[in-house]
Amino acid sequence: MTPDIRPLIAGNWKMNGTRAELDQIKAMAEGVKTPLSEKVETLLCPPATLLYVATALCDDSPLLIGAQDCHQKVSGAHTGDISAQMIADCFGTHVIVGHSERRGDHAETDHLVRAKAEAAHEADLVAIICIGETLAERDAYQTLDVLKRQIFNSVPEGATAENTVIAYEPVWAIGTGLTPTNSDIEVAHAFMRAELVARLGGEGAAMRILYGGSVKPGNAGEIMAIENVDGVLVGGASLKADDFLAIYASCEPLVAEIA
Ligand SMILES: O=C(CO)COP(=O)(O)O
Repeated sequence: MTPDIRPLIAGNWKMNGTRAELDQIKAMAEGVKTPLSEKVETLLCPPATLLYVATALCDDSPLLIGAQDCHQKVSGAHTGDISAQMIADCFGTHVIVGHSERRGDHAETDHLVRAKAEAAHEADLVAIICIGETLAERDAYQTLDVLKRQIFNSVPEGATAENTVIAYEPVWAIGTGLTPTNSDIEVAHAFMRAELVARLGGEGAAMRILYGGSVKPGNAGEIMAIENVDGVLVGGASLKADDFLAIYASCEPLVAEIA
């Protein structure tokens, strides 16, 4: 973790969750009501179909609700898409942009991801910009080059520590049970920190950089203890309130230094 940066524990439900799973959101909303919530921010990104009801369930909870994608335009003839304004209208506070599954399934480019992040900022949402290398890129020792390119192309000039979060998700670690070594995570996060500082100055120094990819209750504490890892973006393990809350609780011993 980075001293003075409030960590973020974020869950991404992807294309999972119906009304039957609302009890999990209720349990998370209740479970994060502990003194730790003053030091650790929590966020859940359910599918768009549950967004409005989820924000209502979290009305009196520190658990924030966000979406998993937005269109780069405010409104118009874009069948099947939702805008950042629509997310804000449902009381969502964050939106994930550029997840590797969007980049893969919908051929999203770095430049489109940047336009989506700008749309999020226009709507006063926090953009969680996902970056990360594929297995082929890793095997070709291109990880840091990919991260440099994605930060340069996908992070808007107007990004601040308040309106933007970076999520490093190695594509090969998502849903596989595989994670980079702690030392690989440390090197990647230190590199991203330096790139963000070079690009955004003090805002880059204070920006949260999350790790995502096969984070579970069993490894979250160890990963978040690594320098420049300011929280986690969790897929599969965020579907169950017990697992999400266990990951949240694993911040407890780490946040002592945070103001
Ligand atoms: O893609 C992810 C979060 O956005 C990570 O997914 P898993 O935690 O299931 O590996």
